[in-house]
Amino acid sequence: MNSHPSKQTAARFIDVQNVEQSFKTAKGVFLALQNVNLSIAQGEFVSLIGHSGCGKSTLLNLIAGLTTPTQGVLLCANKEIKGPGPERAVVFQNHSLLPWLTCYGNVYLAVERVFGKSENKAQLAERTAAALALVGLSHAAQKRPGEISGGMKQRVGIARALSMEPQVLLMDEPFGALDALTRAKLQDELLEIVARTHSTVVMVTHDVDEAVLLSDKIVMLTNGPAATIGEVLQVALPRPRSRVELAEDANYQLYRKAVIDFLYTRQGHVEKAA
Ligand SMILES: Nc1ncnc2c1ncn2[C@@H]1O[C@H](COP(=O)(O)OP(=O)(O)OP(=O)(O)O)[C@@H](O)[C@H]1O
Repeated sequence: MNSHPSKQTAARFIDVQNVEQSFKTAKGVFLALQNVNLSIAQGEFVSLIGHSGCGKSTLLNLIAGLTTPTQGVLLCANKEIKGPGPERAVVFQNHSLLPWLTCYGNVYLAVERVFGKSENKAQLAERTAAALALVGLSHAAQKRPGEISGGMKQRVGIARALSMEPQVLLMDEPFGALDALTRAKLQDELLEIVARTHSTVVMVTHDVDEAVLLSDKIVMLTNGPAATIGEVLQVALPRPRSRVELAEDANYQLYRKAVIDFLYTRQGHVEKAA
């Protein structure tokens, strides 16, 4: 057993303990998640995967502190998550940029909110430029969201999240709305960025290949209602990872098959009434 406190904190950096989430609806109480237990180590890349409506976003929102659980507790670095915080930045699928601000302005706003009290304008500008450079968007800094592609908007969203120097990056299907080629490019960029920043990442995805390519750990949720974690798969593929080389890799295929088997054999897709 490891009794070193800092190592314990690092291993259970995010700790989800016996979490239940129910919602009050017009038809009564709906139990979305129950008995969810999960620990995420510092620097780990974790994907949440499961059929539509099983509760992936609900779990991500709980970690983000956007909602509070009806039972159980969530911890980040040993502190209870009681609301959103700059140490946990969220990237949504629909990039949620302010349309009247430039790419630079959108990132600067986040930088100012987090560092505005402690740093001067030149330092804030430097942080903003560095975040845009990290996602390869320095050239588009003065463009507005309406003037750039979906993939570029998503990169601004990632730059904005990273610019806050969060300890945890929470991503809800960040590439879901993109075409396959742009998606692949952004996945590769994310791999490089995370390798550089050592961020802890929790990402919701529907995409088995995306989950295997990016993750250290794939958390598979059972179908709802009352969804829970069905299985956790450790992905021990060495890094840096190359999608081209992995396509031929026998272990990659085994991981892929394990997730597909869980999703389509053991959790055969049941469409629920809305
Ligand atoms: N605020 C809410 N009020 C009532 N029900 C909710 C609420 N939020 C989520 N739900 C229900 O909880 C379940 C889980 O929803 P959630 O959005 O977490 O699923 P998901 O796995 O992220 O789905 P998808 O992959 O389709 O985005 C669904 O049945 C959804 O209808």
